[in-house]
Amino acid sequence: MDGGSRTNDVQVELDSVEAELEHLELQIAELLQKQAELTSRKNALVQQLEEACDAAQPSSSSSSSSSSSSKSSVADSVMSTQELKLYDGTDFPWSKDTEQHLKGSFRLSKFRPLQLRAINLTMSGKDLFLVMPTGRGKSLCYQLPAVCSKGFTLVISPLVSLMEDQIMYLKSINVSAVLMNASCSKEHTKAVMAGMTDPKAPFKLVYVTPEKIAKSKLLMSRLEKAYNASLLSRIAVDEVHCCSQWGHDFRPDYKLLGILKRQFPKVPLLGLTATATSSVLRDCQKILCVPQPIAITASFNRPNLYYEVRMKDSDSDASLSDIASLIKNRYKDQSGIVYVFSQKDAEVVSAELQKRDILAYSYHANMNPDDKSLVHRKWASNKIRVVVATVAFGMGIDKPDVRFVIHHTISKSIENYYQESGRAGRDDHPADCIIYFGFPDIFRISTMVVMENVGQQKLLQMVDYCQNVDRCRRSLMAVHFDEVWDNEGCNQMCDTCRHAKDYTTVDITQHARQVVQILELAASMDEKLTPLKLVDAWTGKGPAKRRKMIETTTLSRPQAETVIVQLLVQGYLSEDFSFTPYTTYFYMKLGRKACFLKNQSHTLRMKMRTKENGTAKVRAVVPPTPTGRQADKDTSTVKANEGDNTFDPIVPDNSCLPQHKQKLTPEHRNKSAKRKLNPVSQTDQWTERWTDRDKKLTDRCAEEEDKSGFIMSQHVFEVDVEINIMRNSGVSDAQKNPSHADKHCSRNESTAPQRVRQKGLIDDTQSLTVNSSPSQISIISDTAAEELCDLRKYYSKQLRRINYISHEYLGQSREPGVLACIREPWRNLRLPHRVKFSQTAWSLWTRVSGRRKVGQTEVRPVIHGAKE
Ligand SMILES: Nc1ncnc2c1ncn2[C@@H]1O[C@H](COP(=O)(O)OP(=O)(O)OP(=O)(O)O)[C@@H](O)[C@H]1O
Repeated sequence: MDGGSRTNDVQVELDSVEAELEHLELQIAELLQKQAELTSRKNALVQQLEEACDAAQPSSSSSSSSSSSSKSSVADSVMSTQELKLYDGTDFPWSKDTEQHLKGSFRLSKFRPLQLRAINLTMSGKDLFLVMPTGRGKSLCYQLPAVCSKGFTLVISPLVSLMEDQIMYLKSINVSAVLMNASCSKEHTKAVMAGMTDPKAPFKLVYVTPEKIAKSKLLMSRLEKAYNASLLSRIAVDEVHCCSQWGHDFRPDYKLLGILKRQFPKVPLLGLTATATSSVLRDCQKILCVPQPIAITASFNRPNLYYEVRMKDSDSDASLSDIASLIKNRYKDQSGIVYVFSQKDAEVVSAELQKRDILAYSYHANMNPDDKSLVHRKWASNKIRVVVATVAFGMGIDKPDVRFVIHHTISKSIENYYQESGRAGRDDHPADCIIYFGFPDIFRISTMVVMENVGQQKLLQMVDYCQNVDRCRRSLMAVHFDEVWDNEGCNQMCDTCRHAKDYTTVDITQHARQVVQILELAASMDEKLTPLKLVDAWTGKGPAKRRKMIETTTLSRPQAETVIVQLLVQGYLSEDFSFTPYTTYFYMKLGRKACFLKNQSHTLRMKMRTKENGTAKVRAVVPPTPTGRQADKDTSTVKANEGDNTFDPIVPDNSCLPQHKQKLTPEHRNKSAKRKLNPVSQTDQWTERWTDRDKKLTDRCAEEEDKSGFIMSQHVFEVDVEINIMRNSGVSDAQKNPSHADKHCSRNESTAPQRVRQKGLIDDTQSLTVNSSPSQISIISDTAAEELCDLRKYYSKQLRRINYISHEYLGQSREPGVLACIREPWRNLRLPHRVKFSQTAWSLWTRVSGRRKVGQTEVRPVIHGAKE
């Protein structure tokens, strides 16, 4: 064995070991995920058991508070469920006072689930993390204790607008609160600082930004004095997830808040958030230096919210019309929010909705504060119905009767989505949360979050939420927040539960292989494909040269996109970013699992919609909305479109999939023709479609093969084909005028769109001459000329690169001719499936020459430097 082949063998073995290792790693990852799910399920079951036991025993002080909807993760180590339940009682020293203020000051009749427990815990001096869905009333859990305690509560909040809203509200109920930020006057700041150490201070709550804590030594010294005088009664950290960079809204200044607990260890700290996983909470615990916090997590389920994902039409006008139709019909005269991706989108979408007679205003961070506040106020007072907003319209939006939150573009994470959609239905009445899920949007957002630590990961989770029709939407969300939910709990309040029958499991293995092959081919040509180009290529929309080199799909574009998204989410594809000084590009590359598709036994399945519920199409099948309203008027549109949108299942039968081009026997052809006559099942229709397509391909090949006499290899490689068409000027003319004959097939004469014109100009008997090699002329039919022009177009782009590179390497001018001179750089080129370059060039040449109507002496192309 020589050294070269030994190295090869080692390389092959190394590849195989690496692939196996990767496979194992994936299996381990999958097992770990399974373990996490089971642990989570186990905890839920243990809790159910405990509760069942509790119910069987006489309870000491449990109240009516809905403990069933709570769990404690950090709390497990500190307090048992039974102990926690003790805090649902109303027999604490402060209970009378809190009850009085609840009704008197806050004008509320009763506590919502877990509010009382949280209030009792913080009043008992415990450190507490309260994770409660947005709009469930977290603020009351520190505002009420503040009113019932001596001294004041320090509230750290991330946004000034949020603080202002709270202070306005507190003022309206006669609870005095102040805020301190950089824009406050000196006098105001001085008065607040002085009040902090005054036992008769005129305020119960002091709101500050985390920056203020980090930067103001004066504030820290006043807080210290207040602490020593026992006047700092509590510290509330709102949006506590901002501490953790694993949270969705990390803020660097939150990282410095650990100083508070270090300096004021006896003051109970209350961290509040609507969205934090247990890992985020653990991180917050460390950052805030809270030794043993109790965490109470209310159920994330918002039973009154209906979740739906709609496929976004690639035609932006159509998706806007769909949104407009919803607002005008289903949500007529109701209040809602349309979330968009960017400030520009906010302007554009609001203008488009206005054009469709909807009173919609935009809202984004770049507006001046007065305009923002005007829009907010008008919307809050129902003077305008719809706000088209970026995420700037978020925290602190507390309008109870928001009946719909529509996402014109997906959110960048599930946490974000949960929070944004959570603005709906705060009054506990039914409300809808609808996402328009668009393929290009994924990549717009992706390039935006590329710099964030876990931005891509979170975005893919969001994409998975939209793409996944396997599970109830709220249970997907619940799992994300470490909560276990089964589909029954949904009560058909999401589209996947409601339309379970419209989904079918399909095998996408062969489709995945096609996509992988396209990317491999692109990589072998040192080309990168954006997601849109990938879909174009796969659906046969790309340049002709690519179309001819790949297996295109007959899937509709939305179906093709769905498969690609699935491959991305599952790790068969992954993202590849490229940065320029001006922009970031997103490309697709093979993912870690792509190699598994080489294994013939590997299969890949997914659940897909059998009907696409894109623009204005779902209404026909939507039962009454959660608000009890019937389907709106766009049902007619639906019916008209329904037939077009049936999603045929994808069949795993390999025999039906596009095959390598083969000669078709008469039996095959007959069989195929016969099948056409018989009624076919849905599966057969799909099969038929593939077979039809396959037949067309193979028939065409067979024709060519009949002429050329052998089966053409599918592995063609670009070589230069210079086609020079001359209108029947005759062989001698061309020979007389070689410069004219050498002219490249110009656009006017070569590209597909010109075919018709050519046909019109040239009669059937007319022939064209083609300069078949630098010294040869052939006469060919116009159809063959078209084919050649097509072929030329097919190869020309890549050829330019080849010529460019060979030019660079060899420093020689390009020689016009049928086949370009491809020399040294290509000698060692690895072609797919070890096909030699010369073979593929020869195949091409045979194809070209097979088209000749009147051939001259057959001339084998000169392929310089190519090894046979
Ligand atoms: N016990 C209660 N009964 C009725 N309404 C309540 C109760 N507690 C709070 N609310 C109301 O619920 C609404 C939302 O409260 P709050 O702003 O505290 O929610 P939140 O959980 O802090 O939401 P976000 O995460 O969006 O800030 C407010 O209008 C509040 O008055």
